[in-house]
Amino acid sequence: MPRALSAIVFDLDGTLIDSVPDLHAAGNMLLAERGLEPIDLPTARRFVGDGGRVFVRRALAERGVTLDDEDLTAATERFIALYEAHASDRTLPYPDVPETLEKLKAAGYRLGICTNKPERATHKVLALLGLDHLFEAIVGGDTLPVRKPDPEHAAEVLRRLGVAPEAACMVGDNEHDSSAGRGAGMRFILMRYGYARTPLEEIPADARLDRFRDLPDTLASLA
Ligand SMILES: O=C(O)COP(=O)(O)O
Ligand SMILES: [Mg+2]
Repeated sequence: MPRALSAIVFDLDGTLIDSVPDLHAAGNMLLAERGLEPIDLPTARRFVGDGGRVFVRRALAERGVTLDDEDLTAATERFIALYEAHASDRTLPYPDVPETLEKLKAAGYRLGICTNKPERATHKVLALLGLDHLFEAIVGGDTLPVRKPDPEHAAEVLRRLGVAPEAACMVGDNEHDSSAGRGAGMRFILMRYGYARTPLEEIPADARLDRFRDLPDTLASLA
């Protein structure tokens, strides 16, 4: 008999919050500062999931600009500053997310975050949306030398929660979440409404959901 689940490790962008409108706006502010034309929202959406540096590299490449490492670091720092100043202007939790997280916490689950968004911006957006009190461990894309899809990123969240992988489930929206969570020994639930770039049916998952409010029942069925 598998142990009952006692912890849930969540991805952030595309899973708990729809953050693309603010990432898109900050990206376009950066492009405008460099005299470049804006990118559209669906394009920006495809660029999310690998952290700020990769988002900036992809956005600049879309406008024909390639930077060396040092210049890309500077551009990324500028992008993150622009993003942090407007992190919740247009960002909202997906439907039923706050209520469902409260319900899961009240049911005794320990909750953690494993995101490729930089750690400071992660704390900021969670605080602005009133969700920060729910999580006992938050590991960002720049917290460790590695990040998703590396399973070590997810394993670090489990260590901080003090929970074994067999007693935990990762919940995310893309292939990196599946690789990191399953690689760390957790089960994985795919949220189908997010920002995955690969076909959803090709992402290994123990369950696939369209609505966040179905999570408690699904977790109970996996336990
Ligand atoms: O790419 C990012 O900035 C973060 O994406 P994630 O929260 O889905 O890991
Ligand atoms: Mg995501």
